[in-house]
Amino acid sequence: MPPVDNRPSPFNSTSQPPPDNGPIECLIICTKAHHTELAIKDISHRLTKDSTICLVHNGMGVLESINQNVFPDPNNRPHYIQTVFSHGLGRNDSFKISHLGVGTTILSPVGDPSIPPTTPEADHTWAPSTKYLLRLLTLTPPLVAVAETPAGLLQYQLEKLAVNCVINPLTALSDCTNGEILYSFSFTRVMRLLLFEISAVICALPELQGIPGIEDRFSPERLRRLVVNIASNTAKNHSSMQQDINQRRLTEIEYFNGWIVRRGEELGIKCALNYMIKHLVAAKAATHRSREAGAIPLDLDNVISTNEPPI
Ligand SMILES: NC(=O)C1=CN([C@@H]2O[C@H](COP(=O)(O)OP(=O)(O)OC[C@H]3O[C@@H](n4cnc5c(N)ncnc54)[C@H](OP(=O)(O)O)[C@@H]3O)[C@@H](O)[C@H]2O)C=CC1
Ligand SMILES: CC(C)(CO)C(=O)C(=O)O
Repeated sequence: MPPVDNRPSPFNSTSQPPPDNGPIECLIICTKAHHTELAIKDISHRLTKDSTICLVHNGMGVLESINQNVFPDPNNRPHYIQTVFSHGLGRNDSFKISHLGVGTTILSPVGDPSIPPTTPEADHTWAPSTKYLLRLLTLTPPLVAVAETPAGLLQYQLEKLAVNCVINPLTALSDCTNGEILYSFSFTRVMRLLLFEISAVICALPELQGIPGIEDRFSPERLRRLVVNIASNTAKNHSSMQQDINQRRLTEIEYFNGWIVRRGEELGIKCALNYMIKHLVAAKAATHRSREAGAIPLDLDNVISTNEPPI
């Protein structure tokens, strides 16, 4: 039986649950990257500088937009925990989720942005809600959760980003499974060229400077091996982007290749291939939209125009 956490909550506990408009102490947000800001904005009046938000999404750049657009005042911002989540989940129905593949949950509280992530943060600087949520998640066996330093988490996030920047758009554009991108010379060429740009941007990121071994960990060859391993281990799966395109949902491309392009621009590194891939995915989504809009039978030739006022 999993261990039961009998420790009292660090917060004022009452026998009544807090009202629906009361302050939220701990919040876990597991929406797509492009929905996260809006999901938080909707309940931002209930979040205080004592709250902790745990963000579970793929891609990069979400936290920065939440800070800029939802909590612009650094003195009144909630605390955050960021994650890299590698379990496989599938939705059967509303509120019915299947655990399809066991992975891990790597967690790290987000440090003060003025302190480089390479500086270890002392545990006592974490807010009570952050400590509580971190302890709760790491003591939940099915999550296989481990806590990392901000610098450690950032490196796992960037590895996952590199994987998502290759597998997701290639499978979405070619409408194939993750494994199918492994057995074609053409896919291999595209993969290598994308990874050259991705590696150059990651290795130049100011937030990674000073961490030993970055050039090796994020070399194009190491990233390629990472992509190939994950594509083989999930060979029969359809990537989330392939599913999003086919189900006519917004994709996370802006937070994958889009982020690489934007950070590359800041660093003076041109990422023409990632730019192209991002636009090919957007174009595929736009083609679906216009085809389906065109499929609505509107016979404009036979529309009779009258000067009569509308009834
Ligand atoms: N699924 C997986 O196996 C994995 C997913 N991830 C990442 O996790 C993130 C979430 O993925 P996934 O769970 O698959 O995504 P889904 O789209 O399946 O689920 C997202 C959920 O967010 C809800 N939502 C959307 N907008 C809002 C809002 N404004 N307020 C409240 N709730 C909202 C949706 O509600 P509704 O049902 O009403 O639409 C839905 O239940 C993504 O970044 C994904 O890449 C990472 C690793 C594995
Ligand atoms: C790792 C991968 C590519 C697995 O499908 C994924 O994270 C996704 O589909 O978004």
